Amino acid sequence: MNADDWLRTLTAELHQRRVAADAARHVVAEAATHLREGGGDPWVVFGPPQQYAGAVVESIGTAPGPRPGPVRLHAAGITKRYGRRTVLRDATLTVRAGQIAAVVGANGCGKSTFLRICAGLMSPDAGKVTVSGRLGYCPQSGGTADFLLADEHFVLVGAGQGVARGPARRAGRAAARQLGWEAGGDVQARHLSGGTRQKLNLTMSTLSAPDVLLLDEPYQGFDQGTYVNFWDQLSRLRDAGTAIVVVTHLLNQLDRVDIVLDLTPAHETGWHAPGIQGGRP
Ligand SMILES: Nc1ncnc2c1ncn2[C@@H]1O[C@H](COP(=O)(O)OP(=O)(O)OP(=O)(O)O)[C@@H](O)[C@H]1O
Repeated sequence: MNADDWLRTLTAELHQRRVAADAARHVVAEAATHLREGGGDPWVVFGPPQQYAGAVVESIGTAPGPRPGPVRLHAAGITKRYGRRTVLRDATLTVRAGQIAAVVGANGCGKSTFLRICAGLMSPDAGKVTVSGRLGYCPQSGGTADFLLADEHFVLVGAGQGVARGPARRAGRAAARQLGWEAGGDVQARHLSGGTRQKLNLTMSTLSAPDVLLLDEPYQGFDQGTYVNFWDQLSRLRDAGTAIVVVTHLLNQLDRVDIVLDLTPAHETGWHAPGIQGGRP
């Protein structure tokens, strides 16, 4: 990890620990100056960025986070069978405004199926999903139209919300920029890289300012910088009151979420999944 990566990770860690934005900027700028002037490996000078962020929190404290709001998504007792095989059994999840829930579990345990049911794209065999407010959904892949430009995707999403072409384009480009992508080019979606197509997918799912945002491993193909931007964007959306459900395999990010739903069947884990565990305090 070079100095830039170390500083980027420190920034993300401070944000995640809810250090006030001004104070975090100040801490990162100080560390950058120190490294620039004094040289040296940041891991030797400051230690791991996570540990340094922890020390910062101990000395200056954190900004009070917004309280979770009303329930936005309630999936109760979801059971789903494909033929004779039961993929989901009695899965339950409640997510409030201002919370991030991670859906985790082994390959094939039904994470995408659960999300599609939450999105209303598939019916469960038992159980019920209640969504309060506007819904955004980002599938694991697909979702873009090969022959359209990014701007044309934004205009289409805008049209569905009654937003005029110009504002829709501007909103799309601004959201894409948060992922480090300048989206206004004249490249059709089929010619975008896999990671960039996923940025387009993700951008479209957030464009309607959804109250509930469902993301099915949306970061596939993202480079490290975009990946950090992605989790920062989720934190911002959460702080703005969005209820977020994200399917993820990356357990190292679980301390960035409020709720964990593990869909691994109980006989494979030795404990009674699905369960909801508190992640972030
Ligand atoms: N339409 C379908 N018909 C029959 N079986 C299906 C269908 N869709 C998914 N499955 C099967 O159901 C199981 C759960 O699939 P799902 O994609 O929901 O799992 P997942 O946890 O998201 O997997 P991964 O971690 O690999 O993305 C898998 O064994 C899959 O093969």
